[in-house]
Amino acid sequence: MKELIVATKNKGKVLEFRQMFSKYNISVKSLLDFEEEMEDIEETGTTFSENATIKAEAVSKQFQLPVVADDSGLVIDALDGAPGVYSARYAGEEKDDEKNLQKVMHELEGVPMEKRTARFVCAVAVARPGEGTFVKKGYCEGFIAGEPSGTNGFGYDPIFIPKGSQRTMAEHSSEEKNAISHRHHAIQQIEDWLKHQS
Ligand SMILES: O=P(O)(O)OP(=O)(O)OP(=O)(O)OC[C@H]1O[C@@H](n2cnc3c(O)ncnc32)[C@H](O)[C@@H]1O
Ligand SMILES: [Mg+2]
Repeated sequence: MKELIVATKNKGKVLEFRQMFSKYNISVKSLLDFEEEMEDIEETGTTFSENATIKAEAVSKQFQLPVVADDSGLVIDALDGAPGVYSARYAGEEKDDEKNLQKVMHELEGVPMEKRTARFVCAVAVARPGEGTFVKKGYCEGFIAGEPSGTNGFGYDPIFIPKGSQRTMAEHSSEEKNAISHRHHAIQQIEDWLKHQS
């Protein structure tokens, strides 16, 4: 079993990377395993790809190892793309999932279903010492629900209904989410590299 570092402090992401990398025989170490040694990495980019690159390269440089990072978020058409790259801090610096999704509910009050189109976006960056960085993006199209529902997943999952479904992402099992998510679609595109790691 090969071990890979995923440069994230988000427990929900760590779990999904563990679930999705297991089929490549790759075990995941995250920044939660190195909490004391890790400074917070400032996400100063203006795109998901830039922020994923910043996180992957910072940690790869520190450990001199290949590192995967994920920058992701929710893009809502009726809000001109917000919360977008600011998804984690939409309702404030404390990065509170519940406050973030309540703010979306508030902003979309009175907006009819057909205008509540949205997508989850995930950029996955792979930084390799001496060999440069590459980034791949994945998407999951859907709608913002009228009210939150479900307890699975994390973040905005209770208010996101994937296209073609009647349930929110938080009402999908982890297996179901991992078959359709933005993160799944991004990871699929780095599959060749993952296969060479294990
Ligand atoms: O930067 P790291 O340490 O990876 O952790 P983070 O939580 O700050 O992650 P991001 O900067 O990429 O911000 C992502 C935001 O989008 C939300 N998000 C990302 N993927 C999601 C998913 O699969 N389901 C629900 N919400 C998601 C997540 O809750 C955050 O608010
Ligand atoms: Mg972040």
